[in-house]
Amino acid sequence: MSGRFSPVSAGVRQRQGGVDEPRRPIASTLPLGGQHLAKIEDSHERCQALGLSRIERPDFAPIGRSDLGVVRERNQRLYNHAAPVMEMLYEQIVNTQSMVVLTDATGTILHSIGDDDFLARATKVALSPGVNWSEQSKGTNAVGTALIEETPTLVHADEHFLHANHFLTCSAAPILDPRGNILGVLDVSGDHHGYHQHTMGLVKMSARMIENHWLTDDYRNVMRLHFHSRVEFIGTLMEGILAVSQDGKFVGANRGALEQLGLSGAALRMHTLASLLGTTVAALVDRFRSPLATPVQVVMPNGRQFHVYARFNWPAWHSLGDAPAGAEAPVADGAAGPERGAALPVASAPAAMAREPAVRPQPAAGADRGGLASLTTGDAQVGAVADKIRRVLNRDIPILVLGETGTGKELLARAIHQDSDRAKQPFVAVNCASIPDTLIEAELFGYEEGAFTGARRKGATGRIVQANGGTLFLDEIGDMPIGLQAHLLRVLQERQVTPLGSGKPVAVDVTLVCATHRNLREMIEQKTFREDLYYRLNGLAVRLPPLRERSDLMALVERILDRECPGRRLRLDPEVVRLFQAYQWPGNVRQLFNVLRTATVMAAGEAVITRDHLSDDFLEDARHAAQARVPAAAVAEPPAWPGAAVAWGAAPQAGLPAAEPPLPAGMSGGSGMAVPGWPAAGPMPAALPGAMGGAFGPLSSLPGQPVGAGVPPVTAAAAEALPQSLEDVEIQTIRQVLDAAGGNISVAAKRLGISRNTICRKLRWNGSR
Ligand SMILES: Nc1ncnc2c1ncn2[C@@H]1O[C@H](COP(=O)(O)OP(=O)(O)OP(=O)(O)O)[C@@H](O)[C@H]1O
Repeated sequence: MSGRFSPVSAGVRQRQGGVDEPRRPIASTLPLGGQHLAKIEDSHERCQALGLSRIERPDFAPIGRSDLGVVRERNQRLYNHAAPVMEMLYEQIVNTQSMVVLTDATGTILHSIGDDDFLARATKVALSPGVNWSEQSKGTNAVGTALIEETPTLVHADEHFLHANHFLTCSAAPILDPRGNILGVLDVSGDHHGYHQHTMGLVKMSARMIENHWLTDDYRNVMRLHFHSRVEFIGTLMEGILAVSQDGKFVGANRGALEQLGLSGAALRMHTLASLLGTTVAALVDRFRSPLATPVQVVMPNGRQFHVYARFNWPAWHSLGDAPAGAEAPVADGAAGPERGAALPVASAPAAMAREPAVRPQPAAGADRGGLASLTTGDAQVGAVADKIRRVLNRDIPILVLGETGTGKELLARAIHQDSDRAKQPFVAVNCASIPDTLIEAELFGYEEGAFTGARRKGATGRIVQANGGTLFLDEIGDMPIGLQAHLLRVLQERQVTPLGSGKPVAVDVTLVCATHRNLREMIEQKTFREDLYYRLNGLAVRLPPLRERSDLMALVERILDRECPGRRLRLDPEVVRLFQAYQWPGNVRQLFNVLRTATVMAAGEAVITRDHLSDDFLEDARHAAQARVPAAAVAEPPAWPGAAVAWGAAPQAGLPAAEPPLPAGMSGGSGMAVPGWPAAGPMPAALPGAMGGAFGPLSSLPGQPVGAGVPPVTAAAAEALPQSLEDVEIQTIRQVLDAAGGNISVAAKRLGISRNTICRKLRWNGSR
């Protein structure tokens, strides 16, 4: 036990029964169990092994604003789900000298809200956006240790490895996606004198809430089973949610599901609906196609009973049902239990559930099945990408997808899998950028029991083996640490994986799809990406165009609205159409998706989305973009839209507000940094679009039916009226070069012959432009 934490934190260790009166560590005054102490001990050992100093002030400097912008953009979806929950959580702890913190999967703080006086103290130890709180960087702390242990973690007072952090008490819970990947960490940190045992419970519930939102969002096109052993718990935070594919396999689950079923994610994947719950997709479709259906009781082979309510997209799934419309079919087709035969309803479904599934217009053939057809909405470049891919499908040719962030690279990878012969096998996505360098090797290749301290001690199957027989999607492959690239190459060439700490290779058969927003050729020149790996990954390289280059903006809008609000037939106000067409969409389809999602919520009960339904943040960004746009020559004369609703020149510039109130420059958390698309201090909207503004891209034409019928784009006269100062031109140039460099500031700086700092300064990332 020497050098271990228990029973007192190292650094405050004292002599028992000696001359000195033992100084009781603050943390030991709390009734924390043995498991807790073991976790802290393990963490302290890791910190000692890393050679961290308890007393020296660590590096509290945040990453640069532009890098923070990139990190935040990458985690925009996490933020969108987490922000409202953070607000709610904060309401529970307000005036308790605490703050709520959200980090990404590497422990970098994305966002924080808290009591002003505590924020000032927290800023001293840099609990503010852009600062990394991984264990390697800040020693034992709730965020960093939760990331390693992958479990909710409390670190109280002198349990923190660094003396500088002893004034804190922190409760953190990792946020997992439905496949068990860590998305980030939610944390409440406060003065240790204000410790309250309920805080951890609140944090855990809040993390669960974020996970459930995420799961529902991820699996809106598959069947979701909401279940609990007590029917009144369906629709609450305690419910289990299982995502089921059309062939009855489990493709995702929330924590509540795994806990109730007593299964790990891997064990769940071995089951089917029939083997676990004794029912079939067809029976559930028949049962729950009626909006008035009530939960049904099912029995597991081990005798446990659950109440289940199924939600699915009716038009896409109706063909899977067995019974003719209107017929009431039995839910189970083979299991013993009360559901067999009839008399199944137990209680009424929660009201929100009873409203679903809504009937909506039948989508175009194949469009809603998620395959390549679902991605082609009229743009020639996207169409060409899909055609190329179809030619190499099932030919064991690795596909490299290039494109800016948010252009739909992962969606394309999923579509490739869906259209391939491997569609019924696993699709495993690994985001190389979101896993800490130190963990990526274990994550990819797996490890044997006892291979190293930390993480799951029992060993774990690597993601490559999990993808066996199916498709492995390596997202952000350009972020793969160079040291690991040779290992990956070897695995791909030899088609076998040897888990860490094991001598036994495992044969694997995977189809590989990789994606990156980086310029891999430049990385090869800079010796940060291996050329041999590049050629191994690049059987076919395709580039997804940024949204500003696409000609199908309105068709995409229509597709998204249709998906988000089935049957609602929402239209865009002409002013909004103009604004959308004039905007450059730096966050691409992801940003469009987020803007529309916010707007549909804001426009609840209305048929037309107007400017008032768009967030101030987006309008502000659009206004900046309009001010920085390209010269009038680039603005085309309008095409003749059928049934034009707005006369040329009748609307304000590009449909933009004359003067939106500027965003406050300071970030919450007192960091003084602001990244457009992320909030400054103050209440948050439910969802925010991302990223910075920019010059207009080419104006799009409108194939097919427009959502907002007949609206012309910006007039040349309106464009000429805008100021074009030297500074504007300079900033446009920087933005264009930065775009061309895939957002990589170092590469852009090299091309422009200026420093990275100059780029950041000129772009004034703090939202003043
Ligand atoms: N064709 C599309 N139709 C509807 N929504 C889309 C489309 N393409 C992308 N999206 C939306 O944009 C979001 C981002 O897509 P995706 O994650 O595939 O992009 P990405 O290029 O992989 O992003 P990153 O580079 O940040 O990983 C998706 O969640 C989806 O909501």
